[in-house]
Amino acid sequence: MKKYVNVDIELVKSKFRPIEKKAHKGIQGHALIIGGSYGKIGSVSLSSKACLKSGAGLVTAYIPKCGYDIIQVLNPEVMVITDECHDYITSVYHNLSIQSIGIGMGMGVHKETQQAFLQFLKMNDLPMVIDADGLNILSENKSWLENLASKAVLTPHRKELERLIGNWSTEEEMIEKVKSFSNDYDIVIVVKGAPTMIVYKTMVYINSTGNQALATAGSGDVLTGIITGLLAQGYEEVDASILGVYLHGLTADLAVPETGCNSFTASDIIHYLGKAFLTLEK
Ligand SMILES: NC(=O)C1=CN([C@@H]2O[C@H](COP(=O)(O)OP(=O)(O)OC[C@H]3O[C@@H](n4cnc5c(N)ncnc54)[C@H](O)[C@@H]3O)[C@@H](O)[C@H]2O)[C@@H](O)CC1
Ligand SMILES: Nc1ncnc2c1ncn2[C@@H]1O[C@H](COP(=O)(O)OP(=O)(O)O)[C@@H](O)[C@H]1O
Ligand SMILES: [Mg+2]
Repeated sequence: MKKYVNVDIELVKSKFRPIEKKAHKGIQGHALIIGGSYGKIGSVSLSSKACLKSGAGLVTAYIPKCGYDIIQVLNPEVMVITDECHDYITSVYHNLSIQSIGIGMGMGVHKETQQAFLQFLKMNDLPMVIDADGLNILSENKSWLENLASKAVLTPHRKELERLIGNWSTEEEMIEKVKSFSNDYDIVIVVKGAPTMIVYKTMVYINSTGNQALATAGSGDVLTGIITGLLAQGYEEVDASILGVYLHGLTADLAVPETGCNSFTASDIIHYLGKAFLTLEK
């Protein structure tokens, strides 16, 4: 058996399902994006927009009150529920019928947010992506990992990964540690970087798209939105991660001849998503 699987166009095409002619927004899935805090509402704006632009039928953002006007104005297609608290999240109760959740972007690690996150983990076993401060809270409270839903997708960059699993001396050692981590908790790990890899138990998928233009604020927040949007449409967790990481990277490959690396922003990832999806339909 090959050691690592290369995530190329053929693999991604084999997993991609074009939207059906008779689809409606109810079939395309409802995703919930939870995150944000005072000064970091942009992360949720990027994530929820990317989620919609990946094909989710409906997207709701759960944010602290300070972000209400911001999200409504920036993303009129996104619905909004606000926490009791103005500046940060203190609970994540809702009565929506949803198919997937993305949580953690810009959320902060306030004590009350940490408790809300723990309650959230105990009450949810839907397909979900955990990013940024969701990962940082888990790193501070490792016993909470036991509460993760089966096949939850964790999307750490290298620093967040180190906080979760400790450091490593070689790339091989890191991959072995991530495989054990995935196996111990039955979770999917998207190790972000150049290249990004997707690890589930013994399987390691190495992405083939993307470039240094992606080294820009909010780039990971957009990736979480994309994967959450694919999960809402019923893609299985590993497939959603493979597809999401590939398309995210492809936006930068398609954009750079036009934008250059320096001027590429996370909003450009969202802008080029349509062109990236089109390459799968050829
Ligand atoms: N507009 C917004 O509202 C934004 C909000 N953001 C939020 O801000 C919070 C903090 O996120 P950060 O990621 O900056 O904070 P972290 O403290 O988790 O990570 C930053 C550190 O990690 C290092 N790092 C990042 N990627 C690395 C890699 N591939 N290899 C090695 N080291 C790496 C950086 O050099 C830096 O030292 C998160 O909640 C995030 O979602 C950011 O996404 C930026 C945009
Ligand atoms: N040099 C690079 N080459 C390819 N991809 C990169 C590079 N730098 C960053 N990325 C990608 O950009 C994203 C950065 O995510 P993250 O660090 O979480 O950003 P943020 O928290 O600001 O949203 C990841 O998907 C990562 O793989
Ligand atoms: Mg991030």
